[in-house]
Amino acid sequence: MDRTSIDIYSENLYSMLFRNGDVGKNYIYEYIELESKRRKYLPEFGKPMDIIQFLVDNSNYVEEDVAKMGFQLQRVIESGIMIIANRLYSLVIELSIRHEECKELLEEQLSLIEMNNGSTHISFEMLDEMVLLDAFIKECFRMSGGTTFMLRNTTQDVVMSNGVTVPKGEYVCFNIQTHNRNPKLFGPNANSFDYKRHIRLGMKLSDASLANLIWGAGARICLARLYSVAIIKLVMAILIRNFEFFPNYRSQRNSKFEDLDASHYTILSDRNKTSGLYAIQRS
Ligand code: HEM
Repeated sequence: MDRTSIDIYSENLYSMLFRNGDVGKNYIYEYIELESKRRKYLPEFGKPMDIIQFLVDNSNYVEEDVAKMGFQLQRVIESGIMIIANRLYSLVIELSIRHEECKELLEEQLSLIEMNNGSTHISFEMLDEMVLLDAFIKECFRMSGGTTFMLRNTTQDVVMSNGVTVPKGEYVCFNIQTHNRNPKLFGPNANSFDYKRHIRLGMKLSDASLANLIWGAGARICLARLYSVAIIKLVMAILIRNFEFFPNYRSQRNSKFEDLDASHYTILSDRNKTSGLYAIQRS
């Protein structure tokens, strides 16, 4: 097996680039092989919750073919990046329609620049100081969840507290849209966009609790949540500092509302013929 390969289906590509000095040596397979073996000897409570452990727990290929595991790792990372891109797109739509909030977010960024003696550099620690941005992103996520979330397949009959039995082998999922509009959790204005509620509640985007299930919960919670929070806040801060966004939608004729499992994002983007957003660079 060619361990310098980037992908099992194009084994020679990476080797060729490596020979030409265009890329460095690929250490990922050695790392996966070593780590997956090491994890076998760790006690259950000592196993880290990370992507390697996720692959070890879920892959048929452990030790059998480390390159296939590498390929799966690549797929997990690619899917994760696609989720982030998708979320960022929705957040930019929110920026384009929420100009009042956007002004407050810009002021927060400007005051951070001022505190940093005019430097526009964003350090990792500074992300923690972006309290309004954190709350804004969290509120957008709260309002956007679909009705199908955390899909599970039952491995045995499950009797629910109301007496209903879910038979073995059935698929069940969680309706996060309803959950996120529960007044018991979010107060009487649970249906409205009020991003400062999270500041009042002292809750952060990265928290995992009943009031923030965006990352899932329990043993299967998102492994990349801290990474995702950092990337999303960093990109949003750069966008807010540099651009003002405006929507450019035209209503789609003959569309039937009932046809769609719509969140407010789908209403704005998919249900309308969009000629895109436009951005104006700040001076
Ligand atoms: C805004 C971005 C993201 C959101 C909202 C998100 C959300 C979630 C949610 C809700 C789950 C739990 C699913 C369930 O219980 O059925 C999950 C699991 C997972 N996420 Fe993310 N995720 C994000 C980004 C990422 C990224 C960037 C990666 C990888 C680079 C990633 C890797 C994973 C993995 C491997 C799991 C499965 C964990 C397990 O089953 O043990 N996620 N994510």
